[in-house]
Amino acid sequence: MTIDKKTLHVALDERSYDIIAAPGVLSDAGRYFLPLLKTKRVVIVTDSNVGPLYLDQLGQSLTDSGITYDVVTLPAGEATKSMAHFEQLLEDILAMGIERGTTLIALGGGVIGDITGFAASTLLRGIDFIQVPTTLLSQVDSSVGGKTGINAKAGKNLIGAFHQPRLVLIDTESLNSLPKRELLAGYAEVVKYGLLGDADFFNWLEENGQKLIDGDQDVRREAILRSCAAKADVVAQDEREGGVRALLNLGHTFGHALEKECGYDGGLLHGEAVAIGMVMAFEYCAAQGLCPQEDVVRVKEHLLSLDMPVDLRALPCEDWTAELLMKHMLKDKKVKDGKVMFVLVRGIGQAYLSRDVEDQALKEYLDDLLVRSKS
Ligand SMILES: NC(=O)c1ccc[n+]([C@@H]2O[C@H](COP(=O)([O-])OP(=O)(O)OC[C@H]3O[C@@H](n4cnc5c(N)ncnc54)[C@H](O)[C@@H]3O)[C@@H](O)[C@H]2O)c1
Ligand SMILES: O=C(O)C(=O)C[C@@H](O)[C@H](O)[C@H](O)COP(=O)(O)O
Ligand SMILES: [Zn+2]
Repeated sequence: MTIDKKTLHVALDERSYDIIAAPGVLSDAGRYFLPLLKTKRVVIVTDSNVGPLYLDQLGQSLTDSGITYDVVTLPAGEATKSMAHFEQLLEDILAMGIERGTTLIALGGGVIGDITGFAASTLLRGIDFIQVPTTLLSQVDSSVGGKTGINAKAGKNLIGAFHQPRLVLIDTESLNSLPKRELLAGYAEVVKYGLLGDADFFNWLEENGQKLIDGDQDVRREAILRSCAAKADVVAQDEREGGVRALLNLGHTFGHALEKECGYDGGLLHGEAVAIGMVMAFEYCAAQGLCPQEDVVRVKEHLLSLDMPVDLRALPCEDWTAELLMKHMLKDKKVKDGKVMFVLVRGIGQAYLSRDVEDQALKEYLDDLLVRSKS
């Protein structure tokens, strides 16, 4: 399947919005924003890496459309998704004298999108925001779907709100300045769509993944549009994760536990944790006879061919144990009556949800993994 249009739609009744993905659209941002704004005043939230690269371009296009703006710049990195930074962000934006008609613009990766969206959900009891994602991860995943939030001491994304953006504007050219490690981390979420429900997409990625990483603009755009289309479809069916949306968590129950264990200081990126977590989900399922071993091999070989982490040898923290990871998993938002909701697989493209993972079976798998990781 080739997607050649540049606009997708997320169908959510009065909360519906477009996703526009094309090279160079940042220079036209003002024109895209204007019909959506309640007042011609916005606040741009960005980070210390992205601001110097893209603020001038975005600012110029807003000015050309008669839109005035203020800017808040946060430190780059996952540690910014914290209560302290969130509080400061709210205070800084309020000090600018916003109104209910003011729109926040999230210019950056998933960290900026998540914290800005959460700020928009709470300021003056809720104002609009627009996503301008600049990492591969944020262009294929975090900018779409309205999950916003920050991390807590107890774990990843435990404080937040569902708050949909008014528009997702993706300039595919912004990936040209993204460091390779960040590109690969984002690629994990691309692979996720293939693994959870679209085996053809995974086949396509096996052929085209290297080209995407090497900078092929057509391949990048197609991967972004196919990923966004997959996510938009799931979100339209289940905005608040009552059911099918939880499939987008493939690899995340393990991944978030690893992130919590390693800390949010950049040692282990979210996408890296997801890559390892997806391999763990496949390995666990194969160990239980639920999924063919050949599929585990294919997944690992594809990730390894691109130099992505696939096992816990890559972890920047060494003191993890099965018990610790299982304790972190119990903090997941989908836990019910003490049972963790897992995304399991019958094979590539065939994910399903289950609370029937026995503690003993999981512990045996993790203990075995620990031994393999230290050997
Ligand atoms: N809300 C959701 O649905 C959802 C989905 C997936 C992930 N997430 C969250 O997203 C976060 C990860 O997002 P991320 O991977 O984008 O990380 P990030 O926002 O930290 O960005 C990664 C790094 O790249 C830099 N950067 C961003 N764009 C750049 C560009 N164009 N050129 C050069 N440098 C650039 C940033 O400054 C940062 O240092 C995690 O907190 C994760 O939990 C949320
Ligand atoms: O949009 C979703 O739904 C996802 O699960 C996308 C994930 O890639 C993302 O990391 C999300 O933030 C995880 O959500 P959480 O509810 O498990 O915190
Ligand atoms: Zn994710």
